Amino acid sequence: MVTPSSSLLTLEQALATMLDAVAPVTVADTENVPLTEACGRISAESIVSPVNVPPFDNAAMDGYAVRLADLTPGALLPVAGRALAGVPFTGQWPAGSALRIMTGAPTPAGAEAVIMQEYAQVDEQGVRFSVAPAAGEHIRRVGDDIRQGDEVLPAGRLLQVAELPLLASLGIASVRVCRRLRVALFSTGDELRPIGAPLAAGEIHDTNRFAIRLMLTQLGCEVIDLGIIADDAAALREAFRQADSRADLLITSGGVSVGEADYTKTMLEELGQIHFWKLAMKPGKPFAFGRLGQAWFCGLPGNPVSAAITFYQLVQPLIARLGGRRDWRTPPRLRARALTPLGKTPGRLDFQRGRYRLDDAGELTVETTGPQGSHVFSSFACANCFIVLEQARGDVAAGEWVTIEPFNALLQG
Ligand SMILES: Nc1nc2c(c(=O)[nH]1)N[C@H]1C(S)=C(S)[C@@H](COP(=O)(O)OP(=O)(O)OC[C@H]3O[C@@H](n4cnc5c(N)ncnc54)[C@H](O)[C@@H]3O)O[C@H]1N2
Ligand code: MOO
Repeated sequence: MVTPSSSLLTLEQALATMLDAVAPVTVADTENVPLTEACGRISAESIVSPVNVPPFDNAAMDGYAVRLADLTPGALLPVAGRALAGVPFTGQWPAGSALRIMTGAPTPAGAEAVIMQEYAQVDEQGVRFSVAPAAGEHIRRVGDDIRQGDEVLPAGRLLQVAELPLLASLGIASVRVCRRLRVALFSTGDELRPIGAPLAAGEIHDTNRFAIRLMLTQLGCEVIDLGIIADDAAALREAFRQADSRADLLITSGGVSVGEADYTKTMLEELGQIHFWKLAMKPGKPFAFGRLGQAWFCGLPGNPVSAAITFYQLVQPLIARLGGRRDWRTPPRLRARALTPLGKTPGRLDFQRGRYRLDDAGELTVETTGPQGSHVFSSFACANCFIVLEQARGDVAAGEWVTIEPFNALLQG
């Protein structure tokens, strides 16, 4: 029997429900950290520039500082001195003369333009120019880029390689950030063994907990790893209790579908207000979201690709919101021409794994990375994007246009 797609929740509906339910939990608890330790943290307050950038008028080119009135056609101007970056000109600058100046050097009072040395002819008497500069040409004015008192970064911004050097250039050495989000995780399933442990018949390695842990670390979370919990009521209850008392969010994988040996679902129903959804996405149909006592809860499907993709599409934005980010943006989507046929059953939104590239003719193309089962991690590992195939769409022939979503820093970084 085919499940009618109308009974499934769309990804957008699920995400909107989750984001509406939660508020940031880290913003009231902030700390001041040195810039060198701030990468990946989230700004807790608006950051205002204590200085002007540039801090003084300075030359944008190597050449000569001039006053415009001195530039009569053919004029020969003696060179009255020179200014270097870090070594300003401090002498007298008589009318009717030019000053040698290098890029970054403070322009002396009265300078109205800098003429590039490529347009200067120099001899022992002085310098002649072959161009007539406009007022202000090649002078970078004080505060051109940033004025003292301007907001340079708002609260709620992820601080990374673009943001932190900006703060450093303003002489700022530390920054107030939100505390890290505390995220607990565990796996359930009697077949699971830790990474590297020998396997008996029917056993597999617990790859989901490892993958989730990696992604949480990438997202700057404090990870509370509770390990593999046996399908046993007492052990599960204790794991939920621990997570609820120590974490803002608990993530588990497995046991959210319809299996018989899963205590997880029963226990969750007893402990919190949890929604067990069937999502109209593939992979990633079974997904649970809700609240335990005080911690939020996300239950990912057990299949490894399903767990990774539901984490990416649903948990990643949830963590951004809980963690105080106001700059989170849904990864952008693009249109690309499929080079290979893609199998697709109508009914769910597919996140197939592919590789996109700009071909020699300047057209964006994408090809599948191979089998797309929700246990097939190998086709994920060599992908650089999702091929997002609409819910109602069927098979895609080679040459058709499709939507792609390039992986963001969580998978690429
Ligand atoms: N009769 C039905 N069966 C299934 C349905 C369904 O609708 N009706 N849905 C299928 C889909 S889709 C998925 S996805 C899975 C998800 O089920 P669970 O979340 O309950 O996960 P489990 O049954 O515990 O495990 C599924 C699969 O994943 C492996 N697994 C589990 N945890 C891990 C881990 N930490 N690391 C690596 N692999 C893990 C587990 O061994 C199973 O192979 O259900 C389908 N079934
Ligand atoms: O959601 Mo399941 O993820 O289709 O394998």
